[in-house]
Amino acid sequence: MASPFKAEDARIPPAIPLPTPPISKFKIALCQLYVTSDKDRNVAHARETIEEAARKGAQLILLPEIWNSPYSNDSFPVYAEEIDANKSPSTAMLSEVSRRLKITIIGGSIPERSGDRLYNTCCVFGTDGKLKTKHRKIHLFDIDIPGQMTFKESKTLTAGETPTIVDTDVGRIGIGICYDIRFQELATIYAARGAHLICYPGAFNMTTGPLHWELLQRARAADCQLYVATCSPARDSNSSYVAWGHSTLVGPFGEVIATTEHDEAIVISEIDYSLIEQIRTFLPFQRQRRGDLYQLVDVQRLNSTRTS
Ligand SMILES: NC(=O)CCC(=O)C(=O)O
Repeated sequence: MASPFKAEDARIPPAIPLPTPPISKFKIALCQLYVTSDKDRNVAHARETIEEAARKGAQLILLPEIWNSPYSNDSFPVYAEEIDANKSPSTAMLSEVSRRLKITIIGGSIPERSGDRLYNTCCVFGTDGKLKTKHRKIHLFDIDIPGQMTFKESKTLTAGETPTIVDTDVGRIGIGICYDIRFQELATIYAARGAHLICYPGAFNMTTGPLHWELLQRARAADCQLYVATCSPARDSNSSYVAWGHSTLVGPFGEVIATTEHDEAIVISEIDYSLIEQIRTFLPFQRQRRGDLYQLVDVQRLNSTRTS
């Protein structure tokens, strides 16, 4: 039987050549924050940590998943903030500090209230302090490993509907939140749209973390030949959800560049985007896909092409 795909479709979604980033080498900081039940303290502490990271030379800051609130379905509605209505003390702080220090912030995530819905949302601020975009976690963390780990984000949260990729002063960045990292199609689409880096604020747990956290980051980076950065809350063994920690930066060859254990830490490391082109030249599998046999369709791009 003839293949339904034509050979000329071999790179669907069509790969966008890697855009030239405004800056090729810079420092990223992964702020692995200890999170408490005191929101004001969490916001003040995040501000101080960002300031410290910037003093150490970081131009891009990544915060953890749910850094202003405990990670629990009981807490999400209580700590949620309305981002669009400018009623969010957490994002007001991120905006102020990114503008004052002229840094880019991938603001981890916070519970977002929008009408009668709650989302797990990452806000991205540019060096001018403006909200560049926000990513609502697309894949909610619903898991049941009896006797070990049961969590159902969908009890309180609504899933986001769109992949998020954003041009910043430190390159083109795709965003996913924690469980989003398990879906390689999302990362593949970001790579096809020219991402240099994918940032995943995340809070893996003591059951899946040891086996899967680093494995998934390295897999996404090696598959897509780009940088992957993750940032977790620090571990609090007394909380109802115990985070794995281990915020990590992985390079485009799938190598761990910098990481930490589970305590509070600022991981600062250099990113050099020229390595992406180098790795892709040495190992050009992006151009060797057999799109005549299989393909991934980027529905969003397909629709925008059809309507434009
Ligand atoms: N907060 C999350 O999405 C946790 C994801 C996780 O732990 C996993 O194993 O996946």
